[in-house]
Amino acid sequence: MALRLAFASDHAATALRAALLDHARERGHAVEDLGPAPGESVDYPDYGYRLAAHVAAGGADRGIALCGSGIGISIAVNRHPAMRCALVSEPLSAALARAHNDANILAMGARLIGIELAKACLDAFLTTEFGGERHARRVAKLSAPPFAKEPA
Ligand SMILES: O=C(CO)[C@H](O)[C@H](O)[C@H](O)COP(=O)(O)O
Repeated sequence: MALRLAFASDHAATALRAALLDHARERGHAVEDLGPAPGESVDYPDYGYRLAAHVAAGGADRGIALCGSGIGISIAVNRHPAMRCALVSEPLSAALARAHNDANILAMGARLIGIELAKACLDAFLTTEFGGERHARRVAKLSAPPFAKEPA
């Protein structure tokens, strides 16, 4: 199924972002590049928040978040209550993030993963459906953490 995908990174991952944009486009998906342009040093929270807000607003079906390790930008994306961002380095985790966690953002670390492996992770993320059933109960709990409630 063709999806609407949004991509964002920091400066450490502009080359990987470009390669994955091309790869997703070749697979027939509609792609949107949220930046940054190559060459400028930027802060991953700014681009993680931009991506999270864009997906949460319905601007894309799923997002791809990239930085040097993938750690910083995945933390930033997951600060948004509607985001379930999974940081992966191999395709099985990318598939499980969809099947069990209904992840809506895939994160990877450009300084840690090769382009071909990153493409395989992206393919797994884009072709795996959420399993529902018991996983739906658990994913619903992610939207209502008890410590987020006001004290009685
Ligand atoms: O957020 C990160 C680590 O958790 C990313 O790897 C960043 O890309 C990295 O921190 C950027 O580092 P740089 O020395 O400014 O290139």
